[in-house]
Amino acid sequence: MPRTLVITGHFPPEPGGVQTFTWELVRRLPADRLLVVAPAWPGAARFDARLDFPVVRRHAYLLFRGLRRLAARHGADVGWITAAAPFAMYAPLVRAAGVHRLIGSTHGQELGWFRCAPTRAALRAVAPAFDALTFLSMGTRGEIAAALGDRTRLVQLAGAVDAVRFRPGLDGRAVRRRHGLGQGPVVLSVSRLVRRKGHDLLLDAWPDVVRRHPDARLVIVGDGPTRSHLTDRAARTAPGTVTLPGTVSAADLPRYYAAADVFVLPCRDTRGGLQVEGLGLSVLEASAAGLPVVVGRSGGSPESLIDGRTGVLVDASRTDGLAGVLHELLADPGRARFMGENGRRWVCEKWTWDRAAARLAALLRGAPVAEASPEAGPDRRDVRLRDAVRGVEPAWDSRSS
Ligand SMILES: Nc1nc2c(ncn2[C@@H]2O[C@H](COP(=O)(O)OP(=O)(O)O[C@H]3O[C@H](CO)[C@@H](O)[C@H](O)[C@@H]3O)[C@@H](O)[C@H]2O)c(=O)[nH]1
Repeated sequence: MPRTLVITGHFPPEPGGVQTFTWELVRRLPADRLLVVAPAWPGAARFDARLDFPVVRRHAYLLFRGLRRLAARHGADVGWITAAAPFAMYAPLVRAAGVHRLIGSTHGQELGWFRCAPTRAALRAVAPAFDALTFLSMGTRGEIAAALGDRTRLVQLAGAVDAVRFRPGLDGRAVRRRHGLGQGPVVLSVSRLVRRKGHDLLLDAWPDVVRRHPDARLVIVGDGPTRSHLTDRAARTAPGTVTLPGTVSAADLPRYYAAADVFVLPCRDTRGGLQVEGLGLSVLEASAAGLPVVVGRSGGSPESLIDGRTGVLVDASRTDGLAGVLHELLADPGRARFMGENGRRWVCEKWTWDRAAARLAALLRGAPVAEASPEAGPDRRDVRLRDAVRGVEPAWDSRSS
């Protein structure tokens, strides 16, 4: 097994999609050969102390400080840069430190980089330093391939979901009580609160849903720059029917899904297409929990569901359409249940972290890997989670428990 250096701008205990992606894959790599360089974050020391591999913490944009020395001391021969925008810029430095095989991953933000001339040129310039760049979804692949041509190899490395942690049948009553949600239907969204996730559109649509379902409640879990704006907007447009609890602990998160009847991620492209969804891990979590999902079209988001079977794909900027789809699912619990059951079955078969980790491990070894992830079907390969990290939760600081 090669000695592996992982450079990431996104690592627990900070919550977020690239953080989840990095964590679930890193914890499946052999620990005695692993060094992670990650940003400082409140509570990180306590989190790192429970891991069986070292994590070196730096200021987010100063991850490169001492990188060459660290890589040399670790004797790293392979490297993984977990988010190409902006950390692909470190690739030449990592190569110079003696890393002879380097993999980079892209998510959603790289599409914005490719759509803007200077950052596109920068990514094109460093692309040959990678043996392979991974993409999340076929929805993001086209633009990445068009921008990079044959400057590096492109291979799919999609996210996945922990279908044991997120599963049907958990008890959501404590969450309902905590937030005074009552007995009516609950619509849930979980995400970092940034504009492209579209919660402003959801709040525009919501009064129409409440008009038809007066006991319905909307819960928007997560934190971010738009939270206070959303809180004000909710108080104005649909007072008493919307809860924004902020960040919830990793331990508590599955119970929020359990408290809900429908999940929604109303994402859309923003900033003239510079901000795009890569896939949508929270959508997979909701399906794993057995919820029907309503998803806005943006980048790779259509691949996070089977439209009509596990949920409904919408143009979230058409708020009347969004309200109509939410209303239909709340009005027809049989259809909602059918979609939730299909979604659970689908993610259990297709979206496994073990399968994704096996692909990453093969890429790092230089073993042959097909460009696209295999289609659905139970995965027989078994990259086991090490016991030492099995019980470690990515984020525990909870303002809601
Ligand atoms: N515990 C906890 N987890 C949270 C919270 N808020 C968000 N999360 C977690 O953060 C993740 C959000 O991931 P995504 O829905 O995928 O969104 P993202 O942060 O924009 O992620 C980006 O990278 C992903 C991975 O490649 C992409 O799937 C996604 O589309 C996007 O490009 C999910 O695992 C979700 O459970 C919170 O308050 N508490």
